[in-house]
Amino acid sequence: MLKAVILIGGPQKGTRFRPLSFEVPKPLFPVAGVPMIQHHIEACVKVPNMKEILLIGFYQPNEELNRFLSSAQQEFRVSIRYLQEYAALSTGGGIYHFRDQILSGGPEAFFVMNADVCSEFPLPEMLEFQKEHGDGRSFVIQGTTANRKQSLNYGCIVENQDTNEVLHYVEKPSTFVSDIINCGIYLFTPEIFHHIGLVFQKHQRDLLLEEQVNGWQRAEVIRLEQDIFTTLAGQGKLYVYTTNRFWSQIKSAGSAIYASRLYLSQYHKTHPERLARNREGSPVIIGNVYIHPTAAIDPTAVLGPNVSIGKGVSIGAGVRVRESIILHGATLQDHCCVLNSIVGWDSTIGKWARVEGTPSDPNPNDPYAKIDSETLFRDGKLTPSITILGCNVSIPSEVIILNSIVLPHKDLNRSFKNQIIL
Ligand SMILES: Nc1nc2c(ncn2[C@@H]2O[C@H](COP(=O)(O)OP(=O)(O)O[C@H]3O[C@H](CO)[C@@H](O)[C@H](O)[C@@H]3O)[C@@H](O)[C@H]2O)c(=O)[nH]1
Repeated sequence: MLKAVILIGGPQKGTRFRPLSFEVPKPLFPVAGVPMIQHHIEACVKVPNMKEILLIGFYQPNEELNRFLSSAQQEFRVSIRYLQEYAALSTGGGIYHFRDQILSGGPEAFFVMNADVCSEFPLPEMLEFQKEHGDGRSFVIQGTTANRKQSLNYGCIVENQDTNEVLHYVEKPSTFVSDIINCGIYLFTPEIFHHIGLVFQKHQRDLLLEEQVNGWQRAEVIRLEQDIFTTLAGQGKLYVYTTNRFWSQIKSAGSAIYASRLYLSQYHKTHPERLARNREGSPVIIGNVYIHPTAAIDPTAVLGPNVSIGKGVSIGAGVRVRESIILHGATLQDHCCVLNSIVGWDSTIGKWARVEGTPSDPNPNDPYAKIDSETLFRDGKLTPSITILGCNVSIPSEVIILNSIVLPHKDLNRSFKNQIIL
């Protein structure tokens, strides 16, 4: 049997996702209409023999997470549990700490996935690849090709091109190493814990020499990338399965809109029922659009492409929405226009107002370009990016909000351009 682990991190993570991550843990932020990690779960439950999915992170369990877990359990009829780390133990420390839970029931292999990636999750292909490489029980990293410049933001993999063995692994190198990058999706056998255990023991020995206080905790912080993959490379145990199917990181809010676009187009194959269609008496739909069944939308509104409308959203006459995510409870009054933006929970946009951002999509002329999860400021100035309205923001009628980030609960009274409104 098989299991899967999703590394969901914790509240100190996801800083580039603010102010949206103030309201909901980033792994539950809706992408193409469903929580980010539901896409991982949907891919896992399609794998035959998948017995359990474990979310590992250091969030305090809260109502939102519990609600998600129980509704996912019911919907997918597989055990889905949250295991909370007592502190941030990093990508290898968390799975090591909970190794007994992962190994209970005797899985022959298990997937580990970063929560903040969007992917087609070619999990059956990874299982097949594992059988055909090494001794059939090797560890597999999903890789993809990036351009030279962007590869430096990821784990970089040098492979033996004949055998696909990982010969060399460098996490976020400062100079070019390889254009094959780590997608943050792995297939391990229980033997991985032997290798993590060796690092744990080494950390303990090092700490004894240093006579540090709180050593137990420090020894348990283990990074899969720097501590494990770097050492395993070249030992005939670690292989890379390179895919050219869609994949992207979800770090910034801008990348959530891009990820939504990728998943919405995948819905044609996986969930056609989630895509809105043009019907008489319904709004005009252009391209791929998700509309929650409880949203109330005037038939004269025009939506799409790449729009996701959340629960209980209300959209008035003549409204235009493109390349945006509208979160639950928001109200878009008549004739307002929302482009390249995320509109927060329960926010209101007044009549004839225009809320617009600048997309940060990957360069369409470069087949290997990834989205740049850029920092907020460059040369002391806010970089033009998508506009984000935090929750419960109110935008008056007839104003323009351009390339701005509005923190929650703000009541604006005029137009703003390229600003963070605190
Ligand atoms: N449980 C747990 N999860 C964690 C912790 N720290 C990070 N994570 C989770 O682990 C994943 C990786 O997060 P980061 O440590 O921020 O790494 P990164 O910059 O995203 O880079 C990683 O992913 C890239 C692909 O997206 C890889 O290219 C890179 O090599 C690396 O694995 C995220 O899903 C994050 O939530 C932790 O202490 N505990």
